[in-house]
Amino acid sequence: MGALINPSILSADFANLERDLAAIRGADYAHVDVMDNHFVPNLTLGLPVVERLVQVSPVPVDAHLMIEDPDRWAPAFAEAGAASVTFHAEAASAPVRLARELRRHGARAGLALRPATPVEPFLDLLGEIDMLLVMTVEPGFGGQSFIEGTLPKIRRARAAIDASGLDVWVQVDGGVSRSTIERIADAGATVFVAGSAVYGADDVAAEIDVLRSMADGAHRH
Ligand SMILES: O=C(CO)[C@@H](O)[C@H](O)COP(=O)(O)O
Ligand SMILES: [Co+2]
Repeated sequence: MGALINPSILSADFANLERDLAAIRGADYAHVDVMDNHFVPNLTLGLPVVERLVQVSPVPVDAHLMIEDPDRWAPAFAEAGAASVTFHAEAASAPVRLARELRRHGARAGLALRPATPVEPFLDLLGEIDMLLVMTVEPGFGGQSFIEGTLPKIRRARAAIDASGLDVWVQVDGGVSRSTIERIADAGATVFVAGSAVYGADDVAAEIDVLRSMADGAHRH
């Protein structure tokens, strides 16, 4: 599978989300950051807005739920038509039950880890998920700088997934840009969320292509 580029609309213009979604029609998914001001110290948008974004987005929606009690709230995002729904391991009470419910609603199930959360306790759950999201900044805000110390975790996650033979995608989110994407791809990620790097570019469509080809061109060691 080639690299997937999922621009984060957290860096879009919230008064012009339909226009800014149209600008990323060449991307793979639209990454939508849902924050509740409890799991993270920021508040963005919720289910009613995501329902409409799913309807107008030219690409499937990748919902990243930075919320408490995802067991209660996440399934509704799958029912709303988000193609991928990712919840945080630190917040979920019953991650397997939740992942199964998301899949039952037809969504890909994603499990996210904060930068300081190790991957090893979750490796036994790989068969229950479609994607592992390794956060490469502390969740809550766009425009932060990439945490280099997360690279070994990406590498360990990739090695474990390869060893398992399962087709679990490794997504990275936070500080992805031209200056970091090759190292992240080299560590084994294949799905790249980029907010400020894409929406801050003069030519949004061209930036998506540049990031994708840099990731595809990076050598895995
Ligand atoms: O989930 C988050 C932040 O918590 C992200 O999806 C950000 O939106 C990424 O922004 P950049 O680091 O790419 O600017
Ligand atoms: Co995100």
